[in-house]
Amino acid sequence: MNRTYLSLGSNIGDRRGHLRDACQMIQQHPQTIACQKSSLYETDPVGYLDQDTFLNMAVELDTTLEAYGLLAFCHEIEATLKRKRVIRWGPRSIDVDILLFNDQKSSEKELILPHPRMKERGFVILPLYELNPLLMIDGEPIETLYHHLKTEGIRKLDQGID
Ligand SMILES: Nc1ncnc2c1ncn2[C@@H]1O[C@H](COP(=O)(O)OP(=O)(O)OP(=O)(O)O)[C@@H](O)[C@H]1O
Ligand SMILES: Nc1nc2c(c(=O)[nH]1)N=C(CO)CN2
Repeated sequence: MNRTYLSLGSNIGDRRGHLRDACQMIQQHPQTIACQKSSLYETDPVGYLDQDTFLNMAVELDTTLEAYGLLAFCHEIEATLKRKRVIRWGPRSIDVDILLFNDQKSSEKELILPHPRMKERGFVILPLYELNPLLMIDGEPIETLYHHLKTEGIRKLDQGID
């Protein structure tokens, strides 16, 4: 069994609905053993700024899928929810990234683990810290990252996706 953490984001159309649909696909996957969801966070765009604000969340997933099977499933979710790749870091109906997969490290272009940009992204670290404040990322406690993050432009919402 594998423990993995995913980051989900949406900034087009019914953002909450897209996240809800993605979570439903994850929960209903036959190889999902357990799944915990973070709160929703409304976040200013990072990287490419001329786009709407995102809703972001993280998911802790126990699965019997292996890493590349999980990556293919993330792509399947994106395809089902009609994500179009137009601008790098640009608007998307849904983005599903693998943050951590057990303690696995990978530098293959198709799957870099831990996710290469996760440590500096508040929209990733805040929901992840909420799920597991004891996580280690590349030998570094998430607690340290969390306390050094700039958190302006990130707002935790009272209402989750359910
Ligand atoms: N940890 C990972 N999780 C998801 N995709 C990854 C990962 N590492 C590498 N990739 C590869 O990155 C490619 C581009 O992913 P994607 O289009 O979602 O990037 P992005 O979300 O726009 O940007 P970012 O990677 O900065 O979040 C995917 O086709 C995938 O194979
Ligand atoms: N706030 C926010 N900004 C982003 C996001 C995201 O999910 N949330 N995803 C990106 C590419 O993965 C680029 N920028």
